[in-house]
Amino acid sequence: MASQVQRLPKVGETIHGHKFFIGFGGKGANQCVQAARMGAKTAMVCKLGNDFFGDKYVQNFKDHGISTDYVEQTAEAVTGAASIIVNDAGENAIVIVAGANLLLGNEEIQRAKPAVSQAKVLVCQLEISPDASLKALHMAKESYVRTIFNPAPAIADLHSDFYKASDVFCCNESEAELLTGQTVATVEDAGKVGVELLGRGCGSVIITLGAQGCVVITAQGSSPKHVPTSKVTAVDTTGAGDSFIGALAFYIAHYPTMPLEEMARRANLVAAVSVQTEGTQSSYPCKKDLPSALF
Ligand SMILES: Nc1ncnc2c1ncn2[C@@H]1O[C@H](COP(=O)(O)OP(=O)(O)OP(=O)(O)O)[C@@H](O)[C@H]1O
Repeated sequence: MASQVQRLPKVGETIHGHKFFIGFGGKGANQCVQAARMGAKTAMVCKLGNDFFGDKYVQNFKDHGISTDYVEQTAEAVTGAASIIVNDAGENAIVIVAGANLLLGNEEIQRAKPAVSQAKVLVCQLEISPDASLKALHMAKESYVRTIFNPAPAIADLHSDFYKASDVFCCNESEAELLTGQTVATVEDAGKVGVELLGRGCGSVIITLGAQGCVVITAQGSSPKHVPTSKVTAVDTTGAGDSFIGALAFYIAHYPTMPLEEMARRANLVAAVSVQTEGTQSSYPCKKDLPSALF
């Protein structure tokens, strides 16, 4: 829930805003919606509150043709929500209440085994408990399902098993910095930290770099490849990373033998479309909005 204001309120102060917007978000859901819009058959594994927002979210998944067989609702917590205040200078103050997300545990992941073990690809993030994400990644690996892990929001002491369970470890610059303790200011820096992350046991690493596209590192000893993107006028980059990952999941599912660099090139172009319109999920392109050369 985002309010636009001239300036951020001080403690105890009430001020008038000039714009208010409610949109669906959450990294996992965003990624799932982008993959579904490109034509992937998708299922979401998550927990929502038994409340107004939870009901609306179930409907949003259904509207996108996303299976809700493993979307559970609980009376014990609220649906995860973010209250966002943005001032006219573009600065923000955000409160996230994870709510029901934190009640998604190993039991729920176990119930989702039929979907996880038969998928072409599993995508996990860190907006639920890390244990639950790691269990799902291990479950996928046991069934030879390819995995994309997006360590976001990043935690400095990420368990080493996450690297080993990731076929594609995909993060942005600031997450790469937090995980390695190294500065990522240039494409070269991204290549260096990518090599370090690869050395921790991932199958491959992608570091997204906003308007500069991304860097892909596929195997020990091979040099990092910079994959630039097209130059566009960005209006709102919120959720661009999730658009990229959703598109990447689509390509892994539909073109499993395509080189990762080519998938990243195409995912760059999908995410570049998403930054040209306001909003998060509402800015994600559908297959019909994209050039046929991307399919
Ligand atoms: N200004 C831009 N112009 C073109 N493409 C962009 C731009 N910003 C982002 N992208 C595309 O989106 C991808 C992800 O962007 P970025 O690295 O900023 O992710 P992020 O920081 O995780 O984003 P967010 O947190 O806003 O979702 C980039 O790799 C690129 O393909």
